[in-house]
Amino acid sequence: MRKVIVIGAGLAGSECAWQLANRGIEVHLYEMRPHQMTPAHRTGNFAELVCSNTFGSMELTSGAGLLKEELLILDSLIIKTAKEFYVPAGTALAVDREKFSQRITEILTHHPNIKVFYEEVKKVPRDEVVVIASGPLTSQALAEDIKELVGYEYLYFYDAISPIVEADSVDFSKGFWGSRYNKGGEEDYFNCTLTEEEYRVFYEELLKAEKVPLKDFEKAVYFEGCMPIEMLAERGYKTLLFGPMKPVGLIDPRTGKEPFAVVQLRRENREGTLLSLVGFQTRMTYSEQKRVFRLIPCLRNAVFVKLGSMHRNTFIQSNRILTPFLNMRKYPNIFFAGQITGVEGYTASVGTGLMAGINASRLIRGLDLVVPPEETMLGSLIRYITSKQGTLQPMAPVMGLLPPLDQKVKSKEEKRRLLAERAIRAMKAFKEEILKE
Ligand SMILES: Cc1cc2nc3c(=O)[nH]c(=O)nc-3n(C[C@H](O)[C@H](O)[C@H](O)COP(=O)(O)OP(=O)(O)OC[C@H]3O[C@@H](n4cnc5c(N)ncnc54)[C@H](O)[C@@H]3O)c2cc1C
Repeated sequence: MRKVIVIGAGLAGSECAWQLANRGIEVHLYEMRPHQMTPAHRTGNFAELVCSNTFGSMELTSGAGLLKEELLILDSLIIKTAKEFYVPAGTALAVDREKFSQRITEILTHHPNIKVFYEEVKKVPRDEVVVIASGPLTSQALAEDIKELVGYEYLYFYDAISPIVEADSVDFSKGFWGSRYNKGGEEDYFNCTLTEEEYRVFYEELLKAEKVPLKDFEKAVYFEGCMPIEMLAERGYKTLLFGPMKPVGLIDPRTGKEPFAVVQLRRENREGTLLSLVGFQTRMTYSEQKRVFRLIPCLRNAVFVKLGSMHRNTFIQSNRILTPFLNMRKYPNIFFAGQITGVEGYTASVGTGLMAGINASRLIRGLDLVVPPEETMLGSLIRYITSKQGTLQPMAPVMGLLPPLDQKVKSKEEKRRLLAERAIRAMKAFKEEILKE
């Protein structure tokens, strides 16, 4: 029996260790807490929930809800246990965080195939089967080594997320498609135009909007390229017009002139169902973002699948480094799982932990590695992080990642229901397939 080293007993590492151990693989699980704490964890328990005590919606028609259902089909320890320690929270899966993580710790420390080592890993063994699940707050020494492993330029320490909207909700009559100076495809960017008066109102509200304060461990020196838009705005009335809102090289075919200001939207997925606001990373609170961004005429009725944020977050450019099986292209024996892969949130971290566990066990048993079908939320999220073009910013499980249905469906609710049903069928078939081996 060959062993797998799992680094980090957080949400991803705990799920991964259990999936491996239940497949008869010996697991060496390394956790640095409680000897060395992260800036967010409070206990030495495994799978500690660092902030909110909810795994998000349980509704099948939401991305997080669908993902949870898929993870239950794949026999997820974390989601099963979360359901055991459920506390009422409407449609969300909230848990008693103490009891939940104590129970996970008990199960893993008593598992006959798991040996726990309470120590910090400073170097990733290159010649063992390893799963790196050390999370967004990976210790500094390990982060240095990961930098060497993946290449200096592919490990990021902050995420600077711009909001993403559903393409269906954009008013395309209030702008035009086209790239700056016509360099690039005709439909690479949609340019939302603003008149001088619209820009002035937007600018003033942006300055007034409430912002999320930085936590001590998040105090950051931002690169010029990923500065929050409100910080740029604070530099002066015109700064944004020379930055993310600059109109130069963009001729509006409706007027034959450059608009006063633009906000560019770019496709987030191949199908073009999701569009991101280019260069609009922000620390405004979520409710303020909706209010202020809806002042942009083409976004008046925008449905935001993701709002902007800026956090301390250690994550790799999985799209450059990993295969869809979550192992490295360069070192197939080294897997990554959890938030460090560029997924976002508790449930998505569990999902990648689960798949890294299944695949590390398959590697040891000489089986082909697998990824769930793209019709599933887990499959489409993993494909997104491992194949996105350009820079990867963390992605949560959202319905817009799923490939469109074959038929046209008008009602949004009905569309989501059909997408969820299709995903569940595909995940059940996938499970049957991998159980045969
Ligand atoms: C401050 C903060 C708040 C967040 N709040 C939420 C939220 O409310 N809801 C949500 O869905 N997501 C939240 N997230 C995002 C994310 O989903 C969680 O951080 C989640 O815990 C990620 O799971 P993980 O397994 O990848 O990492 P973690 O759960 O952090 O697990 C990583 C583990 O690795 C250990 N470790 C690190 N370095 C080493 C080392 N060198 N050797 C050994 N062990 C090591 C850590 O101690 C930790 O136990 C938050 C993130 C942060 C940073």
